[in-house]
Amino acid sequence: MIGRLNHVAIAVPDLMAASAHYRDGLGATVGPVQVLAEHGVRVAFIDVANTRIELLEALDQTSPIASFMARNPGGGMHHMCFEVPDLDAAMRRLVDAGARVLGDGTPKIGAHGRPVVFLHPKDFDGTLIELEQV
Ligand SMILES: CC[C@@H](C(=O)O)C(=O)SCCNC(=O)CCNC(=O)[C@H](O)C(C)(C)COP(=O)(O)OP(=O)(O)OC[C@H]1O[C@@H](n2cnc3c(N)ncnc32)[C@H](O)[C@@H]1OP(=O)(O)O
Ligand SMILES: [Co+2]
Repeated sequence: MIGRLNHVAIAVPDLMAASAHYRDGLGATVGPVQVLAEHGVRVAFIDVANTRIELLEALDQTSPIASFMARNPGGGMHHMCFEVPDLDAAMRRLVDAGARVLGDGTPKIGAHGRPVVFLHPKDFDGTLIELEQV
């Protein structure tokens, strides 16, 4: 069911400073900042050879990552996103297996303009997993 690792997301307190760490420290090319109000974050993507890094900054205290940032003020690994060919089939299979799809259970459009859902970290060994239909 899961395909490529589409991205690894890192929640950061300061998107510009984190972007500079990757650009100046690691020689990475940082993409443009995208504000995604529906997701409560602004993001920048870094393409690497076999996946992407997604730098995430909370837009405000109502962001779904606000509590994470309160627990991890310096930032930290936030989620992994896997590609799936059929998000509806993936959700049915996961719900049938007892996993929780977060939010109202319906996909939102993610940063790449494709539908995404999130699975509860407690159902996947303490790791927040995002699925993106590709
Ligand atoms: C840019 C768009 C899109 C893309 O296209 O790539 C994105 O990536 S948007 C990214 C931001 N959006 C989301 O993360 C949506 C899904 N997340 C959520 O709904 C919430 O973050 C959450 C997972 C429900 C957690 O919310 P929180 O307010 O932190 O709830 P709790 O404080 O009750 O935490 C519950 C429990 O889960 C642990 N937790 C929280 N976040 C993570 C995490 N990232 N990784 C692992 N574990 C996490 C938290 O520590 C609590 O555990 P206990 O303390 O042991 O109960
Ligand atoms: Co993501």
